[in-house]
Amino acid sequence: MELDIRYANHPDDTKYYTTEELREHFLIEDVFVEDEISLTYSHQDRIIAGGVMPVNKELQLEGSKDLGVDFFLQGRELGAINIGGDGVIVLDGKEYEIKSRDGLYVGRGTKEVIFKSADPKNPAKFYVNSASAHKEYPTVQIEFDKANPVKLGEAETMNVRTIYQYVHPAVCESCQLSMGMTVLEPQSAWNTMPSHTHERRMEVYFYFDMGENDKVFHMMGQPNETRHIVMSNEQAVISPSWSLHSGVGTKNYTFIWGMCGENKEFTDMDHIPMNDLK
Ligand SMILES: O=C(O)C(=O)C[C@H](O)C(=O)CO
Ligand SMILES: [Zn+2]
Repeated sequence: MELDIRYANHPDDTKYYTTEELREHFLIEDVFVEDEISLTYSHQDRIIAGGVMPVNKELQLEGSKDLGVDFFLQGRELGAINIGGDGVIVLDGKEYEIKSRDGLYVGRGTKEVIFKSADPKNPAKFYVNSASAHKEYPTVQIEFDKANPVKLGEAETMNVRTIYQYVHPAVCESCQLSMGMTVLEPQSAWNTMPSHTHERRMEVYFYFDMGENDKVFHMMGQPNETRHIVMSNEQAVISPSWSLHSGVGTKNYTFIWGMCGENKEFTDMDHIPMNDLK
């Protein structure tokens, strides 16, 4: 199992990146590859983000030289949300049925993690985030209706959306991972505007539920040096702790966010006054 390694970036360097360099460092282009585990390892807080798409075979997470361990979750925890057809995750022999939009938190120490689809014609697509973990917390199945919904935004500002918190203190324990899914209503295009940073945590956004010609302009950079990355359906983007992360779509969309770092306080954000954006 090969990991796509991304090193960490300093904001003073990043402001000189070309479009191509920004994409090379921060964009995760191919999240879902049929019958593959496709993972990116970022040195920003050592998060791993990516997709697992079992179609005609089962897929198993493995340890590797990059992780320096015998099995993947020896020193890590993992969150998974299924955005495809119904699937199953088998943890040390125990099966968890993960239907579309359901999630699973998997605690450190779980040796065998196997992903399966219920129907190869409508394969499961497990989007996963993993962070290093100091302690074993219990595995928790998080069906969509168990996620904590938070409604935000106004029609006038084109940002009516519901944030479903999956891996969040209101739902389950975790060491440092937070994870959830934000669903924008039709005619809403903006997420997180006014924008924010949180130097205490890095974040990865994974955009989906988009048509072939829909795009999200994902904003990043320091508030006075903003840049954008044009995102297509089922692509993810790494946001360093110093970077704002916000997007506007040509149509409404859904995204999964995952964070790790110093704390798990979802509301611990430094909001950026609109007039400070450059
Ligand atoms: O729509 C939003 O606003 C979000 O989903 C915000 C992200 O969850 C986030 O950036 C949390 O820090
Ligand atoms: Zn954030």
